[in-house]
Amino acid sequence: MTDIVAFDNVVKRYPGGKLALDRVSLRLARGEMAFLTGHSGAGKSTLMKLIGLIERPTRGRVVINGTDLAKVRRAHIPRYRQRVGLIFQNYNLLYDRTVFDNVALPLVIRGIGHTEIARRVRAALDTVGLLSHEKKFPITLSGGEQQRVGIARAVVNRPHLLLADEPTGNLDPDLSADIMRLFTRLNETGTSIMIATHAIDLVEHMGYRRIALDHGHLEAG
Ligand SMILES: Nc1ncnc2c1ncn2[C@@H]1O[C@H](COP(=O)(O)OP(=O)(O)OP(=O)(O)O)[C@@H](O)[C@H]1O
Repeated sequence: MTDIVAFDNVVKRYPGGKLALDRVSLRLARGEMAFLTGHSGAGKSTLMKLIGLIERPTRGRVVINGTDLAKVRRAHIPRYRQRVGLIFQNYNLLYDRTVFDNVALPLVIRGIGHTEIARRVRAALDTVGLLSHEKKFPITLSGGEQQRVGIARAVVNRPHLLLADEPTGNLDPDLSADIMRLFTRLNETGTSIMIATHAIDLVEHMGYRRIALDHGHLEAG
């Protein structure tokens, strides 16, 4: 079992009839990092939402880390999501909580003890270079730093797979490059990563696989 992501002939048609993904078959190997590209509306977010169990496919099979997602019942979705780290364009932070508390949240939800939480949160903040910011509130941080908090929160549960949907969409080119370098480092320590992005110029020289969608179809290559 080497693939972390396996799509077989996946079709997603939204209520109302919009065909967002049309017979998509793809694999992401364990430990691989790949970029998901395509025009606005190509289906990138839909593909990510199927992996995150935010949406279900109309047809076809999605297998993540050996689990056929059709077999994951609604009550078990939170547990499934603990091993898939989700990162968003708008960071989705809680602005009335400190950096530490934002990163701790997934562990608090799991009922992990205070000492272990403190250890893991600090390790995650260290990974993203924000250890000295733990007591600050997100609003006092730059956009790039806020996204690092989002990434720390996504990795604190030690996920098998990180999914990032337009993680640099709100950042200038320098900060975007920093965030991409951070993903590269996380990948080098063994995390499988899929990043949806419009920023083709930023990623094309990085040497990673590009998975291209066009109107819900996977492009060859
Ligand atoms: N909940 C929904 N209900 C109906 N149609 C939807 C829904 N979500 C997405 N769509 C449609 O499905 C298609 C694919 O959307 P999706 O968000 O996956 O594209 P995308 O490649 O992520 O686009 P962007 O780069 O703009 O985020 C689009 O035509 C979109 O309008």
